[in-house]
Amino acid sequence: MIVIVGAGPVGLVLALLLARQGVRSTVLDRQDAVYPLPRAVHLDDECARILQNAGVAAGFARISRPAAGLRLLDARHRPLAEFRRSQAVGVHGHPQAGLFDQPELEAVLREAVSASPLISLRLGTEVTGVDASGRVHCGTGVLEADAVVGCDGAGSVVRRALGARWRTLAGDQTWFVTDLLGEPPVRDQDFVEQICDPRRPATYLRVGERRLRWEFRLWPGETPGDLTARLGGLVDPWTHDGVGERQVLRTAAYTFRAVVADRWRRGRVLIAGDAAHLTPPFIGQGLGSGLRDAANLSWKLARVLRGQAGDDLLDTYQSERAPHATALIRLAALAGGLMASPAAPLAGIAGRSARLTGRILAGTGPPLRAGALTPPRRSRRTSLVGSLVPQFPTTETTMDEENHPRLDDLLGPGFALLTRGGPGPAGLRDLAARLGAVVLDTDAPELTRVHHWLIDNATDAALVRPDRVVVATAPARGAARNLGVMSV
Ligand SMILES: O=C(O)CCc1cccc(O)c1
Repeated sequence: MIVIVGAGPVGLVLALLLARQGVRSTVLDRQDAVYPLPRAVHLDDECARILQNAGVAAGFARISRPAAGLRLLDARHRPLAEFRRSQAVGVHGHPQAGLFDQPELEAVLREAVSASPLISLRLGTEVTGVDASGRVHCGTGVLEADAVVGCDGAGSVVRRALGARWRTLAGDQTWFVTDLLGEPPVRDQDFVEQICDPRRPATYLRVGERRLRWEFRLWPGETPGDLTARLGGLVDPWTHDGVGERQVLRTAAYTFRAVVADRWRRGRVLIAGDAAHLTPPFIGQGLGSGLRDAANLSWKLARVLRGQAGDDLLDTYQSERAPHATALIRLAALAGGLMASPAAPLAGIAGRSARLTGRILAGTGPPLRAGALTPPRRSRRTSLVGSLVPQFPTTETTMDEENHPRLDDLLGPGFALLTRGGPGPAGLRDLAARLGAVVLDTDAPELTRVHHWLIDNATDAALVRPDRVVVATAPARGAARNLGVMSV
C-alpha cells in the first residue's frame, strides 16, 4: 500500500494511475473539502492524455474549454506573436490547450477516486511527519506504507522529511489576480493573451464560458487593495466598459516562485508536483509538471512494489523529471521576464532556450534525456527515444471515442512494442518479452498512422513505456544495457 500525502490534482491522479497498475493507495489530506479557489487553469494535450490514462478523459472534456493558443501583445495591445493550438484533436489525441476551473477538475478526480476499490481517501487528516522507513504520522496515529509520496504542495511536510532544499532558478514575482463572472470581452477569440508591457505586464484568459481571469504584475509598494480600487481601468482595454455588470469573484495577490527541490527521494519516500517544484504561471505548465511526475512515478513504483525492478528504478524518477521540470520553470521565468522587458520580446524568445521555447510554442514538450533513457550520442537530436509516442486517431476519420479506442487504450497499462509487421526485430522483441510488453503489429488498419510514424522515423519498431515514452527503437544497440534498471 502506498500513502499519498495531499489530495490535490497531482495526488489524486497518482492514486488513479497506481490503481490502473493494480496498486492500492491511501490518500490523506488535512482539508475536508475541495479548495474552492482556482489556481491552475491550463493543461496541454500531453497532460490531457495523462488524465485519459487515469480514466477521466470524458470528465476533463466536460469541464474544460479548448483554447485557440497564446497571443503576445504589446503595451497598446497590438499583436507581437501568435502560437495557435489545435482545438480539435492534436497529436496526443486531445485538444492542444485546455482551460478549466481547478475546483471542477478536482471534483471530477474525486468522483473517479471514490469509484475505485483500490483507493481510500481520508480527508481531514493532517500529516505531521514521515520517517525514513515510510511510517506516516498523522492525527489518527501511524500508518505503515510500502512507499510514501508527498503531493502536499509548496509547504510540503514530506519534502521537509526528505531534508530537501529549494534551488532558486529565478526571482520571485508578485502578481494581482482577479476572476470576474460575466460577459467576455467582444475581442475574445479563445486565446490566452499576454501583454508585454514593462509598465504593467498582464495576462487575460477565459477559464469558463463566462469566467474571466486577469493577472497584473504588482510592483513593490503596491497592495492588492490599490489594484482592486483601479480594477475598472485595468480591465477596460479589454471590456471597454470597465468591470461593468460583471461580478468580481475574487481578488488576490500571489507570489510566483521559480524553484526546484534538490532531492526528490529518500528510500521509498518521494515528492511530486508543487512539493518538488514551483513554476511561474506564464506558460501554463505548473500543474502539467506535477501530472508528468505522477505519470513517470506511478509505473516505476508499481514495478518496484511487484518485485519486477529494484529500488534503483526509482532513482530515474528525479533524474528524468527534474531536468524537464527545470527547463519549463526556466522558460516560464523567461516568459515572465520578457513580459516586463523594454527590449523587443520576440528577440528574447528567438534567442535564449530557442529549441525548448520553439517546442513549447509549437505545443510539444521537451523529450526526456536522462535516467534510463540514453539514446546513442550521435542520434540524440533525431532520436525518438525520450519523446512520447503520438496518440494518432485509430481511424482515418475523426476521433470517435465511443466506437474507436484511442491508441493508449490499445497499448494498455504496461510496456508495449509497436512493430512494422510481425513480432518485431529480435533484439527489441527479447527486451520487450523481459518487460512483459504487449506487441502491437501496426500493419493492422487501425494503426496505419502509427505505421507511417515508424517509417517516417526510419525504424522498424518502437518500445514504449507505460507512461508512453519511447524507450528504444530498432536497431536497439545498447538498449538492453540502458534498460536493465527497468527489470530485475
Ligand atoms: O501554451 C498555450 O497555448 C497557453 C499557455 C498559457 C496558459 C495559461 C496561462 C498562461 O499564462 C499561458
